[in-house]
Amino acid sequence: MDVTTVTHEIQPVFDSRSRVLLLGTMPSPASREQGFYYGHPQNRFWRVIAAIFDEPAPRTIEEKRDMLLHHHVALWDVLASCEIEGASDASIRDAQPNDLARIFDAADIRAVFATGTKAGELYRKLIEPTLGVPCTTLPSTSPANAKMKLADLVGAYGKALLPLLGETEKHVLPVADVVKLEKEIAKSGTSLSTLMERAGRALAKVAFDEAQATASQHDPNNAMQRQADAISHTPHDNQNGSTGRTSSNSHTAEASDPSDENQAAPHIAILCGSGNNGGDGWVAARELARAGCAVDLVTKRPAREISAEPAHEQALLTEAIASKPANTPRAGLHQTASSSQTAASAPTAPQTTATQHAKPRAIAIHVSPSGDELACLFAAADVIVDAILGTGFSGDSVLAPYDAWIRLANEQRSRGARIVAADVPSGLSAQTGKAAEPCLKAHETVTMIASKPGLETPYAFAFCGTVHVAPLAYIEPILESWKQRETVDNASAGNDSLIGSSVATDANAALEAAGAGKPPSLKHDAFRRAETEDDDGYDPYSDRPPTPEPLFQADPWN
Ligand SMILES: NC(=O)C1=CN([C@@H]2O[C@H](COP(=O)(O)OP(=O)(O)OC[C@H]3O[C@@H](n4cnc5c(N)ncnc54)[C@H](O)[C@@H]3O)[C@@H](O)[C@H]2O)[C@@H](O)CC1
Ligand SMILES: [K+]
Repeated sequence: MDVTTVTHEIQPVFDSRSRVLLLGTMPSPASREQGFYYGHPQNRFWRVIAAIFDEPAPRTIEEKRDMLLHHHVALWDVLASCEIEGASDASIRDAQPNDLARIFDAADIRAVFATGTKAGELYRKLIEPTLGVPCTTLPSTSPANAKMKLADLVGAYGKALLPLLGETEKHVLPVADVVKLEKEIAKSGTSLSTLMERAGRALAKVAFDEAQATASQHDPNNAMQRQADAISHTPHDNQNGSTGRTSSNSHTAEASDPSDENQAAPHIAILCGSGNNGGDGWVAARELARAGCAVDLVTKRPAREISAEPAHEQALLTEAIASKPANTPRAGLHQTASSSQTAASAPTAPQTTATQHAKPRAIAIHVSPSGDELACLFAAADVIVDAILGTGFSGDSVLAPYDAWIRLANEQRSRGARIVAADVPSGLSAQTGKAAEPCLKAHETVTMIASKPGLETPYAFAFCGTVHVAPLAYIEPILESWKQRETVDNASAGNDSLIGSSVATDANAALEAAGAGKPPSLKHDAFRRAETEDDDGYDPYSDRPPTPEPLFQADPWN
């Protein structure tokens, strides 16, 4: 192979919030062509990073960058230039290091990791003597290190990185601010439709994990274990192509073979409203079908009659790959055929009855099914996904037909079905936490962009179950700019009070709780006592010992 002189031309990923730095040697030809790190489809780097944060694998460069920044991981390479044969690290000659000072100057980097032996060696030789910061070598995610399994890589990276990164900042934002954020993200180039795709993928991942957990309770050797990789880690979206059951993706070496007849495919019923919450469900249907699930999608209206955008656009995409038309609820089949028989393969002919042994489609769409039909679908479902109503819901009661859908889903829950809600359980006000009649009771809620006040009330758990925040985009810089703008506005208006607190981050919530009367500084100073704070004479931060409290009150009669 020819020796080429390569100069590093991809910008490092970092900002002031970065806490660990990952370094490779030099982008491979595939990465250079793509213009971003670890671009070779067989390289497991992005799957490993997504798995340690329990998020769907990022697909675009923007998603990859956002995921790293959101979790405070900086990424670059040891070398600025070198001579190299193809992607062979062993052939590297005349290596010139990158100047890491620009990252260390900007961020409080707590540890440096090399993503392979050669990167570690080069770092120790070319960078450590001047920088003085040691580096730990992690196993390579490259296909050349095929002997290392994905699970072992995830274990090694998780053990190294997670203790240093800690929790990401949790934001609880009013619904109006989330809408404002969506618009700002869209203005900066990520369309609302793309955000919805990310929302649907995050929803699908949690639903799939739920189904997998349920199945493994029944059968620890279930083939679904292997299918998990398909939903978490498939790198390319195949919107216009076929569903996962018919397209085996060459990039998911460790994914299941969707044509394996012995696999017990999970059954997922997805309830979609006609607003954008429903749009998350339409996207999730594609993702779940691609991962080998048998999906029954329930909607009040066919895709063409949905007016909310981007839900309409996403529904049309899903409809284009779904089976047509679903005359008989698939669940009807499950009363006579075992789920493993029916769910393992993808059909081409329309299905009518169980006795014809027609194979099920990946996605069956049911428009306004009757109560009996819905009960039948639910009876076959391992997981029910609630994408009926989200932040756009209002009122004290849920109107038909959604009220009946919610009641039936809650009944099925009491028979053992698991329920995953998109953004907020249908019937719960995302803003106030008030539950309408009826209100869906989820085991898991995947809330988009940030948590909302209604999900944080003391009794919200009864409806939300475990809340997962799907970030969808890196929002920290936007929130920071809002805070700065508000500080400037307050200062110019001579307003001495706290920021209007549309952004309820932990830090300013703590300030609010302390009743601070000064304009907030962007950095919360834990040692500064608020002037208005009650003072009972003892300052816990002072060196003065407290006056001991009497063990008993003096007897007033004595
Ligand atoms: N706008 C976007 O780009 C994104 C939106 N997302 C999703 O979009 C949702 C918000 O979407 P929308 O603003 O369209 O609102 P929703 O889809 O939450 O609700 C609107 C729908 O609910 C119906 N509705 C309202 N009150 C009702 C009641 N009492 N009984 C029965 N039906 C009622 C309305 O008729 C309308 O069809 C979020 O919760 C989130 O799931 C996410 O996908 C992220 C991206
Ligand atoms: K919902």
